[in-house]
Amino acid sequence: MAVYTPVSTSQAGLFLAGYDVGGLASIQPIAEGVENSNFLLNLHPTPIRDAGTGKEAGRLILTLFEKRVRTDELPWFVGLMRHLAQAGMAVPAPVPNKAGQCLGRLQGRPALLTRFLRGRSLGAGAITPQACHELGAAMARLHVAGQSYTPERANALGPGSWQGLLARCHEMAHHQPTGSESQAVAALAHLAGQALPGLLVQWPGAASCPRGQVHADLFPDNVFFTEGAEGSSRLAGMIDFYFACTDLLAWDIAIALNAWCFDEPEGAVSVGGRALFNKDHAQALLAGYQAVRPLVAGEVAALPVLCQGAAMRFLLTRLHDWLATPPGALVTRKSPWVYGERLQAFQRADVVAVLRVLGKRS
Ligand SMILES: Nc1ncnc2c1ncn2[C@@H]1O[C@H](COP(=O)(O)OP(=O)(O)O)[C@@H](O)[C@H]1O
Ligand SMILES: N[C@@H](CCOP(=O)(O)O)C(=O)O
Repeated sequence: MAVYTPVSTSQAGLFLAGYDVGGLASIQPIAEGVENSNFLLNLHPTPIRDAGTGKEAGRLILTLFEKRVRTDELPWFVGLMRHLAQAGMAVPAPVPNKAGQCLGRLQGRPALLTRFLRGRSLGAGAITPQACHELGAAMARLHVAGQSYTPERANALGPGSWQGLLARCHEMAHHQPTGSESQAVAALAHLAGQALPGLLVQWPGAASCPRGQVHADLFPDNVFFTEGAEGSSRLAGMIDFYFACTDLLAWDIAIALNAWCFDEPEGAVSVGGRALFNKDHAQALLAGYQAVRPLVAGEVAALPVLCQGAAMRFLLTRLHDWLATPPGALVTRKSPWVYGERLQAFQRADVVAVLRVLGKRS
């Protein structure tokens, strides 16, 4: 699911009349995603041209922003996507209305039209080293292009937020009925609580790791691929910039090493397993990245701590959402335990050693 606010064909048609994009042929709600309401708009008869390919772009994405994204921060996100699109990156380019404004209102919500990106995200089991290499290179290009976008947005889910998130998890866990799930929740919260102080002490600063604009949620579901020659996957686009912020560039790498470089199925709910770090994926991801932007020594040294921190971030937000979302809700809850295991994996000496070696290789 993610359509929290319905939009009828006539409402969308009226909204589109304010844009120079042609008329509305049809509107389809998009089931994927969790944060906002998204719709695919099919246009006729004079579709706008795609900036990258020059081909007719007969489809647009309409996003209505729900509670999680702060309205006063929307111009920052829109500005970043515009900036990256103008730099030639395959990201959802915001479409301005006839008055030159990108942000409008529909159904009482802030609304944005963006260009449709072709391709599909890679499902579990379909991630290859070659896809990781492409991801690394595209991420580095994003970081380089982002350097000339100067407004800043703080990372609301960085280390400064973790203590508070964990406290809220403890508070909610306190009201859970006792049972095997509450034991698993307590074990995970304990693991996070043990790792947190050390992580905060070791956290690197901008003196050793360059800062800039980061996507901060480059998970496989936010990266589109098309099929290239001989069945290979070519990266076709990156979406969902609503966690983007200004932070250490290597934060994005650490998130991707968590999200793309383990062999467990992402949805698994497991406690006490041993996460299987995929060295080939990590090597390809880092090589792809460094082909565009080589890491500095401070980043290589900080990679294990940053990877533990990224695991902590997703452990905590998922645990928070797990406890806050009733089991019967329409949104599928994501497993926080997977990230407990990944946090432990990035604490292991063998994985730390591999990261140090891979980080140095350009
Ligand atoms: N620019 C785009 N081009 C093509 N599909 C898109 C685009 N933006 C969003 N989508 C579709 O909408 C879905 C949800 O988008 P996403 O930004 O991840 O939503 P949310 O912010 O709610 O998590 C994606 O999985 C994709 O199918
Ligand atoms: N990637 C995050 C959740 C954010 O969901 P998205 O649909 O907005 O990408 C996670 O996996 O926990």
